[in-house]
Amino acid sequence: MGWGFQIEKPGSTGWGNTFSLEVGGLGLDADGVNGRLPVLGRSGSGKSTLLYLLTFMKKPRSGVVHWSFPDGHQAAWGKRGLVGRYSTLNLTEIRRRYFGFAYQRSTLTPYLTVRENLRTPLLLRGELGNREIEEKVAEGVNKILMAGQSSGRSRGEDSLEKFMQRYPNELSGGQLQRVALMQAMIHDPVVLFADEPTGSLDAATRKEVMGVVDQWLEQGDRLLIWVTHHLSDAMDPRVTHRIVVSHGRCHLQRNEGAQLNPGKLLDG
Ligand SMILES: Nc1ncnc2c1ncn2[C@@H]1O[C@H](COP(=O)(O)OP(=O)(O)OP(=O)(O)O)[C@@H](O)[C@H]1O
Repeated sequence: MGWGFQIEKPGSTGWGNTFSLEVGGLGLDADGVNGRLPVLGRSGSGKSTLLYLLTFMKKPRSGVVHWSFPDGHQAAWGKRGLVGRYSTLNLTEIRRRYFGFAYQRSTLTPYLTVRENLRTPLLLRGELGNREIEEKVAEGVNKILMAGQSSGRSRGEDSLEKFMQRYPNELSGGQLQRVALMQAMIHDPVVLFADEPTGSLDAATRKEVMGVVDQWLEQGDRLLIWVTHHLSDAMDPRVTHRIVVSHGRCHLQRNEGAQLNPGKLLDG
């Protein structure tokens, strides 16, 4: 195996007595899935819960989640947290350099402006000077705001500078989603996790925003794991596999369009 994740058998996670998800045996070679892995399933099936587990935010009840990264570093996550004997990284390093998250409930900090929210992951990564950080933030905002412009929409009189001074509660749902996605990827993580990252966007803007993610993926040794309800994502010819969450279990399926039952997987 090159790099990717593997969950030991038996493996499970859940919320109290109300929800349990079997995850044992789930795993993948990131090179083998062409850098993109959609997660599909009905509303409430456990897709977000699976993402929390894979990002080391929620502990498994049993089993261990093993990640190996393209640079050879390893990390393992069990019921007591990080498993020291299998990990060459600590949690802070993993979160600052290897993982990026854009979750359904906005990951933006409400009392920081768009600029400050986007600066934070770059500051935490600690590799760039102030000027380079400013340039990256402006470039990032430009990329995501340009998405949507070519489809005839305008951001009105707002200049880039004014937009960067806004607070999250001064953004539309679609703008919020785009800034949150940029925040999750601005520090160039190895794995980008996104929970319905384009749910509030119209089809044209969605395509353009996903184009920004595609550019990030093109540099290689990157993996996008994203929850989606869009049939077009699941059927994308570049997608070789998908995770389907159903009836308390997770399955890694090959992307063979005929097997997909949209009514079962994509509603909600
Ligand atoms: N913090 C929590 N505390 C208790 N139960 C939770 C919590 N978060 C989620 N759940 C429960 O776990 C189950 C799975 O939820 P989850 O959010 O993972 O589903 P989902 O597939 O992402 O749903 P959706 O597509 O609607 O976002 C649901 O029954 C939900 O009510």
